Amino acid sequence: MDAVVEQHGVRAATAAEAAQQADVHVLAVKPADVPAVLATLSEAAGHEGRDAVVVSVAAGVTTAALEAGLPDGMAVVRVMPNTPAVLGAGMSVVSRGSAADDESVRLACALLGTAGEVLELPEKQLDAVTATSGSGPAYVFYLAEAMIEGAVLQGLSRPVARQLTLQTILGSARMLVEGEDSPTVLRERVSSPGGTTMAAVATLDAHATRAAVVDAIRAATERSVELGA
Ligand SMILES: NC(=O)C1=CN([C@@H]2O[C@H](COP(=O)(O)OP(=O)(O)OC[C@H]3O[C@@H](n4cnc5c(N)ncnc54)[C@H](OP(=O)(O)O)[C@@H]3O)[C@@H](O)[C@H]2O)C=CC1
Ligand SMILES: O=C(O)[C@@H]1CCC=N1
Repeated sequence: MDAVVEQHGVRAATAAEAAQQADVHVLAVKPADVPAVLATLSEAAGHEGRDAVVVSVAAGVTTAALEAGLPDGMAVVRVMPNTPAVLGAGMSVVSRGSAADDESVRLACALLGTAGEVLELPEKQLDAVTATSGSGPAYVFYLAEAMIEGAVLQGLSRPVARQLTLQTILGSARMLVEGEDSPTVLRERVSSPGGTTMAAVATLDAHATRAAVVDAIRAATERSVELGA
């Protein structure tokens, strides 16, 4: 704990102390631990509620469930962030609870905006959001693992395979983000008729890779629904 305080210049406190003093409470515990933290927050806030905002990143825990564990009228903002936030390149989607006004949402967005992009969407879309941007970094890391493995199998050393793969993913992501062209146009531009890329993409299609990715996002969405039930 001392190391965290020293490294980040923050104050350490118990959950109960923080609950009494903070204007924004960020709930970042596992979904199963949420009820215990809500009980602590409620005790600190008193039964009339307080002028504080609860920002929850717990996957699948609905604003209705959060509100049910808090004093009436306490503003709740539910968030699905992702891990590139550690570099300021995160994607966060926020959904407001029934008592959250524009100012509470603005505060949550300002907080999350320090870690990347922020979008507000209706809560019914958060399961699909979780499956797309919440879990999404893992899909890209999975692709990176597979590309490195394939390159090593074709005779490249592991460090070279890693450098080529990572710079290729970085450069391709920048082309997608910084340019105007769709993923399809960019892919077609790499694909010379009868060339190497077409041979590779035909093999991906033969393994139903596109369908597998579509199905993976369906499975993650359904799992997010289950976690919230
Ligand atoms: N990993 C990801 O990419 C994403 C995760 N999320 C969500 O973020 C949340 C956290 O996930 P993750 O960081 O992986 O989980 P971790 O288990 O790594 O972290 C949870 C933290 O909560 C602390 N904690 C547990 N109970 C309490 C309590 N009663 N009071 C105060 N602190 C407590 C734990 O402390 P200690 O270790 O001391 O017990 C631990 O530091 C989850 O709800 C997850 O759904 C959302 C989007 C993306
Ligand atoms: O895997 C999970 O359940 C969490 C939610 C999104 C990313 N990680």
